[in-house]
Amino acid sequence: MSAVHALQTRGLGISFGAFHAVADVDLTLEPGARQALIGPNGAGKTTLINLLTGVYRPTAGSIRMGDQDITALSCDQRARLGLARTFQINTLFPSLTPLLSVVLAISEREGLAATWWRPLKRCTQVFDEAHALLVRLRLDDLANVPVAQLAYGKQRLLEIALALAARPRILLLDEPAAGVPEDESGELFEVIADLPKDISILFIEHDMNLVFRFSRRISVLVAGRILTEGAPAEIGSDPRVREVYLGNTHVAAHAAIARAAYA
Ligand SMILES: Nc1ncnc2c1ncn2[C@@H]1O[C@H](COP(=O)(O)OP(=O)(O)OP(=O)(O)O)[C@@H](O)[C@H]1O
Repeated sequence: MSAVHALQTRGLGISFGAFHAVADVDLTLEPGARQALIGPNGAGKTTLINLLTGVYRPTAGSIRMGDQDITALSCDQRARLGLARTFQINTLFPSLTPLLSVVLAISEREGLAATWWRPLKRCTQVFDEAHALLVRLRLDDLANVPVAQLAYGKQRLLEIALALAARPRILLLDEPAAGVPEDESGELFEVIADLPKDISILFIEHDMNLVFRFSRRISVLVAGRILTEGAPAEIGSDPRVREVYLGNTHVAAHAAIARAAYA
């Protein structure tokens, strides 16, 4: 029997008029993956995430989650199956605290959000779960600080906490470190890499230092198509990747680091 992948696309594509934004993509995410999706600006990375989450309907190909074909499912249906995402831009409520933000997200998952009356025990469970999530995301010290007062890196972590409140099996992160100062982005990715191994993660990231430090596999998208996929050391030393992406020295330097890390 063949192994069940967490997520798999076959021949996936979308065209806007005559423009093929994503074409013929075979992408596989294994259970527990820490996989980066890289590529030059406009390569189609966000469009691919939008196809995976159901924001866009493909004009070609299919998507499977585990052994289920999800190509025709809506965003909500995919979310209920355990597919969660974060966005490039901040989507938080600035006046809420992290604790209340996560409590609301958990309540939403449990269908409690519209209920004005709840047993005290159920409330306590929701607060306990929210607190545990904040601990995992290293936000527990800031649980009661309004979101607007948090450093931007912490806000991005909170967005991941909100995605995790849905208890996803697959987490798609669209540039989680976008706009985060360099001294905070390392911690952000440490937390991401340490998330439970039963969550498969695909992340878009432009910072090659973060990509080569924190991914176990890299998919390179160029002009809407997968150019190549592989372990960081393979990708860093692939001349085609060097040619189309970033320039020789930059990628080669990270390849050397990756080779050292995985030797
Ligand atoms: N709804 C749409 N209609 C028309 N063109 C679109 C649409 N969505 C995306 N595109 C085009 O598809 C191409 C890929 O865009 P996308 O945002 O997916 O690239 P990206 O790799 O995520 O880029 P970046 O790294 O800059 O975020 C771009 O040329 C974009 O203009």
